[in-house]
Order: sequence, then C-alpha cells, then structure tokens
Amino acid sequence: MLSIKPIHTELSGAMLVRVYKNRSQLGAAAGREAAAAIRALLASKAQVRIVFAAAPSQNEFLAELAAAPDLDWSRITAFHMDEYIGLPAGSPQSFGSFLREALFGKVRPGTVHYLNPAASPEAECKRYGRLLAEAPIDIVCLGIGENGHLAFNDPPVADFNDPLPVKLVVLDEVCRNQQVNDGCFPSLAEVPQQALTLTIPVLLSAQWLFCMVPGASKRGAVTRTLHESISTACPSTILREHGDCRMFVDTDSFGAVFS
Ligand SMILES: O=P(O)(O)OC[C@H]1O[C@](O)(CO)[C@@H](O)[C@@H]1O
Repeated sequence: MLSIKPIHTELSGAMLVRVYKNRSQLGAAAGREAAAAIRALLASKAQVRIVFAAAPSQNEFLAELAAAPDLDWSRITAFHMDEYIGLPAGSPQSFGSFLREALFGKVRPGTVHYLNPAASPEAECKRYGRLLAEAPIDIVCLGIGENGHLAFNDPPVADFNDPLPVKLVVLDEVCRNQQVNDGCFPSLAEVPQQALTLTIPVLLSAQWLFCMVPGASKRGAVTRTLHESISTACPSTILREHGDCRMFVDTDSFGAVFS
C-alpha cells in the first residue's frame, strides 16, 4: 500500500499537525495511521477502547478505517462521543445511526456502547460515564466544530476541568447552524436544542487522539486551534496540550502552505 505523504508538517504546542493536498488524502492517511495504532495496541492488550465522532467530516477517515486489513474488531469496544436529544427513534441524523452505517455495521466491533437519547438524561449520563470508567480509553477519533467545539462541548459549556464524564448540554447557535450547512438537517428548526456529550477531560484522557478536520468551513476553527491562546473560547485549543494528538487537515482547512 502506497503511503500518503503530507505536503506540510508542523508542531503546535505538543500537537503534530499534518497538512494534506485534499480531504480524500487526509482521510486515507488518517485512517491508515489510526489502523496502525489500533494494531499496535491489539498486539499488547486484550481489548482496545475507542471513541468515535459522528460527522460528515469523518466520512473519508471512517471509510478507510472500515477497509483496513488485519484488524481484529472483535477485541474492540466502541463508544460515540455525543448524541442529540429529541430526535425520533432510529432517525438517520442520530450519531448512533450514523456510526452504525459508516463503521460499526461494516466492521462489527466486539462491543458497541450506544448513547440512548430516549433515556432520562441524568441516568444516561451516569450509565455511560460508568461504562467509560471501566478501563482507560485508548483512542479518541474526533473532529472540530466551526465554533471550535470538541464533541458537543461548545464554548459556552466547555470546561477543561469538568467534574462530570458525560453531561447534558444546550447547543449553541453556531453549532446548530453548522448542522444545517453540513446538510444534516433541512433547517435550523429541525436541529435539536439539547444533546448528551462526553466532556473534555474524558476525551483528553485517551492515550492517542486522532483529529480529522477537512474543508474550507473549518479554516477559522483550525487557525484558532493552532494559534489562539488556550481557553474555552475555542475549546479545541486544549488539544495542543495533549502529548499525543495528531491533527489531520487539508489545504482548504489549513490555508496555503509556504515553504
Ligand atoms: O467535523 P464536524 O462535523 O464539525 O464535527 C465535529 C464534532 O461535531 C460532532 O459531530 C458533534 O459534536 C462530533 O461528533 C464531532 O467531533
């Protein structure tokens, strides 16, 4: 298999940033790297625990990962990082349905823990928090929202020292508008107002973070992530402090590369 070379690499704090020519190269490179990391973990432990983001920005990455050879998915425990509250049961917009379609239904992980948006939010946050706490999280595969959110930790609710592992949040308007612009919902009125999300300390507790951020609509968020001071005004800035976060961007989200 040919390796896909980034056209530019740099460090932002402790975070390794790789810039690819376009989103398909970004997705393929990230998928292969994540597969290699999973293989390495599976060689040294019985179970590997991974949290996945559910968004169009992850499509190329998830497709590559789903096609990766020699991965024993039966020893993988999978989680997702957020879920809307208030969608009809089985709605294609739910993040559980998205991941079942894009990945879980193809690779059949040994265990998939779905967030249940129909349960009482308080009870569901506790239940999911307990499942997450059963053992360390090995890998989180995430994206960055246009407002710099990680999962559904939008700037008004993001807390780098959140005491809760999973919480109920009200979504901010930039985040809800993005879902319409991404083609996930026909209008703002149909985007749920509330959601459950893993909190930032849980996401950052993973040994490895793979962060895939393609597309021109993310250029502002990528620039802020790399250059703005670290604060919840742009939650993704905290990624620069994780010791093993790799961020995959393309020329649309990064901007021009000058050598
Ligand atoms: O790349 P996108 O579509 O902005 O998604 C970024 C994040 O938003 C979510 O889709 C919803 O919070 C997450 O699953 C994902 O990490």
